[in-house]
Amino acid sequence: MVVLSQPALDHYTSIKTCKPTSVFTGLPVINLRDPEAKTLMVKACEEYGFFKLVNHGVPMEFMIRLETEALRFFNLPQSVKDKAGPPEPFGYGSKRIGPNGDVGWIEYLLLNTNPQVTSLKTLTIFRQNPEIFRSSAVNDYILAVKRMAFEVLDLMAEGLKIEPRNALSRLLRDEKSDSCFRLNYYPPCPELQALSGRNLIGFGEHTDPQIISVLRSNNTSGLQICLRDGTWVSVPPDQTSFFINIGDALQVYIMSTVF
Ligand SMILES: C=C1C[C@]23C[C@@]1(O)CC[C@H]2[C@@]12CC[C@H](O)[C@@](C)(C(=O)O1)[C@H]2[C@@H]3C(=O)O
Ligand SMILES: O=C(O)CCC(=O)C(=O)O
Repeated sequence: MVVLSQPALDHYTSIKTCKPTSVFTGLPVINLRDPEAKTLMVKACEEYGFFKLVNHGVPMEFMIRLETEALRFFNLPQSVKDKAGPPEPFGYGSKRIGPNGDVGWIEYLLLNTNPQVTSLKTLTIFRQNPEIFRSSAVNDYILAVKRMAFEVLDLMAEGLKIEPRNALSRLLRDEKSDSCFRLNYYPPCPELQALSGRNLIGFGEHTDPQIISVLRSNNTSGLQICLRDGTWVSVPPDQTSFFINIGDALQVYIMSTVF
């Protein structure tokens, strides 16, 4: 058993633990090829701002390859990973999330999805970890997920009667789009879990500012969403599907059309 010294524990006091939550069984599941998809998406967005997408067309092979390469990256020695950080805003980050002082039990890579937009940090990652990029795992995955996101955004625009039909997807297609790709890794923390009896919070409570976020995870639970009544519920993991989360920008639009 590893007993952590008090200074080591103090270091983590800013990382909060997580209360047990109930599993959400009412999550809308939408088939991208369903002729009713656009109507179902709008309904899901109004009710939950969140839905699971199946039959999405992103090859499972791309998802598995990305996961393998990502694990390879996060298992590199800390000193190697640190060369690709801290994020400014792109690059490798550990525990500190974003510019507002948020912390969590998380490591991540934040990249721009536009290959034209590169930062010094991104170039360092390319140089230090050629495996993750040489295999084209990241680029293949980003491209396939973007194609799927174009379809989702076109359907949402149709469902919301926004004209022209590509009004939302063209924001993502724009070569100056600030869309980003985030690879989150939640390292195990058995000693701290044993001490607190709870799981540590990885990526704490937040909303995403964008139009939509496309989430995918491995088969591990941990993702939670907040329902309209303020209750946090746990989303059962599904490694074959994507979860679509409505960002602040689209939520404001949807809410303005409802009320
Ligand atoms: C804690 C934070 C990280 C974040 C900015 C924020 O204050 C709240 C939203 C977070 C998020 C989630 C989606 C994207 O990954 C991201 C880049 C974004 O635009 O909003 C991150 C932000 C970040 O990592 O800086
Ligand atoms: O890693 C996750 O499952 C959630 C991450 C998240 O909420 C985000 O990146 O905005």
